[in-house]
Formats: sequence, C-alpha cells, structure tokens
Amino acid sequence: MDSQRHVIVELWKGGGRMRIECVGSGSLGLLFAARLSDAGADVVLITSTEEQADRLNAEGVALQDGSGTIYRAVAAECYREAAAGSPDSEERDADWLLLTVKQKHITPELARWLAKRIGLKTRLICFQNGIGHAERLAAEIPPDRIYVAVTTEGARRDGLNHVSHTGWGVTRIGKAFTGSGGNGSKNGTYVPLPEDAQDDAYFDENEKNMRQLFLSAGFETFLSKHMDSFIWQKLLINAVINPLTALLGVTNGKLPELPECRELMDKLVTEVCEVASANGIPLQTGGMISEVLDVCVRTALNHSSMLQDLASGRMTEIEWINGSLLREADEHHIALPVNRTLYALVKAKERTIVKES
Ligand SMILES: CC(C)(CO)[C@@H](O)C(=O)[O-]
Repeated sequence: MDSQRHVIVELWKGGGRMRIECVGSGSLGLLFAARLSDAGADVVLITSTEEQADRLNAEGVALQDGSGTIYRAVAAECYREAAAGSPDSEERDADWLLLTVKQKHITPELARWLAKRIGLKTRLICFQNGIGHAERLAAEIPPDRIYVAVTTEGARRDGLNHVSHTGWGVTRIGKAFTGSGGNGSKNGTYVPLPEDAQDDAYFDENEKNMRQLFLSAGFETFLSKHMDSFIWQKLLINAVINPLTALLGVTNGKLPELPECRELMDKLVTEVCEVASANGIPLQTGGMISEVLDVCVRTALNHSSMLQDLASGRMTEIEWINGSLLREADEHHIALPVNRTLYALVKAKERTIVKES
C-alpha cells in the first residue's frame, strides 16, 4: 500500500456533514465506511447479521493498510431490524446510499426496502459487477436517483469488522440512465474513454460534493457521463478472468502463461466485443485483449472473486457476468460458444460444491 497517497488528498470542504449509508458490509462496504467516516462523513453500515452489527457498534471497523490498522467508529444496523421498523423522515435523510452487496442479493424485497430508505435528497450508488442491476432497481426506485460505479479498489474482508485495503484503485461514478449510450466511438473504432471535465456544468453540486468526499478519503474518483462504457469494460474483464481462474483454481497472473488459456481469452474477448457492439458500446478487440492481459499482470497474485466464491462453497456471480452476456447475445441472435461453455462449467461446479444458496 502506498502510504504517500494521502499527501495528495484534498481535505473535504463540502458544506455540512454528509450522511452516507453503506448497504452491505463485505470488503467494499467496510472499506468505504471506514475511510469516508475518517474523512468526516456520518456513516451508517447496514449489515446482514445482528452479530456483525453488534461487533461494528462495539469496536468500529478495523482497517488495515500498509501503514498499520486504524479503528474507525461507525454506526451499524442489521438489515432485518432496519427492514422491520419503518424509517422516520430523519432516518431517510441520507445524502447517498452506497449499495455494495453482490448482485445475487439484489432481490425485489431489497429494492423495495431501498426505495423506502430514499428520502427527498437521497441518491443511490450501485457498486456491483455485471449488468442488469440498475434496471432491476429502477422497478422500485426513481431512475434519476440511481447511479452506477466501477471501482478497482482492492479490499479483502478478514473478519466481521476487519478489512484490508489491498490496493488503491480508481473509482468512476455516474448516472445509471443518461440516455446517451456508448462512448462517442465512431464507425466501430475504439476511442479511449474520455475523462469528463470534473467541473462540467453537467454534474450538480451534490455529485461534486460526493466526489470531494471520496477524494478526501483518499479514493481517486471521477464523475462520468460514460458509465455504460466503463461498465461493459469491467464486464468484459470479469467475463474473461473470473470463470477461467475459478475453474482452473489459479491466480489471475497465471492465466496468460498457459497457452490454452491465452487462446480461450482471445476468443472470449472477441465474443464479448461482438455483444457490446450490438448494444451500442463499440469495444475494439485488440485494445480489450491488452487491457485484460494488463489486469492479469497488475492483479497477478489475486484470487478472483469467483475463485474465492467457489473455494468457500458460495454461489458465484456467473449469472450476472457471463450469464447476462448470454441473455444479451440471445436477444441479438449472436452465438457465444466459449462463454456458453464456461458458464455451463461454472454452474455445474456450483452444484457440486455450494454449501449456501
Ligand atoms: C478484476 C478482477 C477479476 C481481479 O481479481 C476482479 O474484478 C474480481 O476478482 O472479480
């Protein structure tokens, strides 16, 4: 971890204390809760168990990075208790809800609960891998309140209230539904994603204040009008790295070293680029292969989230990664033979080892 990072952190200068609710207290939820609280926000963590809420209320979040462990007090509430009581207007006054649960936990029940939690000014940021979650949430929540985020922050949950910040990344946040589509690419040619001017009048004061808070917490954060493209790029990276590492039981760095895998990676990238293009997101195959290989090198020692899920006997996110690509491809009558095979193999593997549903 780069302890120098905080030197470039700007101090939070926004007006008043910002109130943040982190819904989901896995690795990302704990990381955001600890660092945003350290930067001066009022943070409430919503947990899935009473045991975790009790531990967090008693001890706070223990955040470990290269410079040691800090304990940061946060308020925590168990989802079931929070769902049982109807929140009064003050409780519904969060500025931002950060939804850090996995896609598989975004049920209609959770969406209805989130809708009740949204007050007059509250906006929701979704940090999930894959696609389709914003649309599912929009069945209950006004679409203009829904934001999506793509982050490469590395975090590992080491206990109920312990999290290790394993690598600094970049976070991009923007409206889920802009109606703009694509990344401005022309004639199917890949154009590197533009970094939007952060003082653009397109972004409102609340969005700029939220970015400022993330910066104050040490997170390199950008507001973006092009989230569709960032989401598809992340989807492509996950669709290639996650099933292969999970099925082979190897770290990300091992994949490019195995010739059979390199061939499969090229085929997977080509297939995903075809579906992306049919969805109005032109991604160039060569550029995306380099990007995937680069992620394998930068995260060489990582056990991908899908590998970790299988190793712990949990259901994976295959349904929302390769599965959602298959559904999109079916709509456009595109065949995805390699994606389809890996999808089937991961589903079969889940059946043999999964302990929890
Ligand atoms: C990029 C990635 C594959 C790195 O491990 C990560 O998104 C993951 O593990 O899901």
